[in-house]
Amino acid sequence: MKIAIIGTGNLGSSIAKGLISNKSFTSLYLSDKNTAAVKVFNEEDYVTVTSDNVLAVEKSDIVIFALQPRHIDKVLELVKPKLTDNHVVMSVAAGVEISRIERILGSDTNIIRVMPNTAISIGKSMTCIAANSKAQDKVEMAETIFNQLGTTLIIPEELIQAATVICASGIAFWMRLVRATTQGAIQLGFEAEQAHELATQTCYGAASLLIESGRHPEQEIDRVTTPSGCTIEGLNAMEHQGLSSALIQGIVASFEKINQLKTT
Ligand SMILES: NC(=O)C1=CN([C@@H]2O[C@H](COP(=O)(O)OP(=O)(O)OC[C@H]3O[C@@H](n4cnc5c(N)ncnc54)[C@H](O)[C@@H]3O)[C@@H](O)[C@H]2O)C=CC1
Ligand SMILES: O=C(O)[C@@H]1CCC=N1
Repeated sequence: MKIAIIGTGNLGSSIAKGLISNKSFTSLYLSDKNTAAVKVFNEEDYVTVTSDNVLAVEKSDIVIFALQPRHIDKVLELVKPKLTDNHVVMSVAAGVEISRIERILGSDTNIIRVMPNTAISIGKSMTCIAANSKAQDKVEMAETIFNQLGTTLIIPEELIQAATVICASGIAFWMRLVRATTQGAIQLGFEAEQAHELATQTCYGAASLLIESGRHPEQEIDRVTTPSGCTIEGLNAMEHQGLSSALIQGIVASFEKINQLKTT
């Protein structure tokens, strides 16, 4: 597969790292107006770092646009003359609907909206995928690429905004929970480094328990909460402060914001 990534900032470079560590391409063009962050990848086999977006498109079959929503339209306009029927255009731009891309490139272009998260750099992304009518037969290929970089779910486009909040912004939400746990551990007497390890490993264990057992979180909570014990005391104190409610409200606020971005 000949892949190009246009825009190699936080997300584009994370996708590049994931692809490079899996060697899941025949050639990879990384194009950005500022290549400093990805220059190091030039040393990898079959990887070219460039500032020439048009060249990257000409040399590739799959073009992943990892640009901010305010920049994507003009880059699509720029590369449009070089796009052929064989190209598959993938966009990770949050809030940018397929119809907006179709208005620029035409509905006879293969367009796939992909919503990964930054854990793609270590092959652990939760990636949601939705395609336009033209690209329905390319979905499997997108799934194959992103399954090497984590887990994928094919969803209708109407759910991509929600998936962005839960999976992409979700990385930040979980980080904040881990950080708060670390601060709690420091207050209880651990050194910062130890506190960080305790928090991250416990978080990893909790997620792994759910993934590997398939059990519901409340079943796992029941196994930890000794009657009259310290866990239920802590959980109830957190809920009195609105822990679940704060999380749900944050998710809804994030969703409202992304729906505003869609219209701008
Ligand atoms: N950061 C994240 O966790 C996630 C981001 N997204 C979406 O991915 C997109 C990119 O986000 P980030 O990587 O965080 O942004 P970023 O700002 O870090 O990266 C964008 C890159 O595009 C480059 N760029 C701008 N104009 C260009 C042009 N004309 N030609 C070539 N390169 C150009 C910039 O130099 C920059 O390196 C956004 O649309 C965002 O909504 C989606 C999921 C997760
Ligand atoms: O915060 C944002 O708007 C982008 C989309 C999801 C993650 N980063």
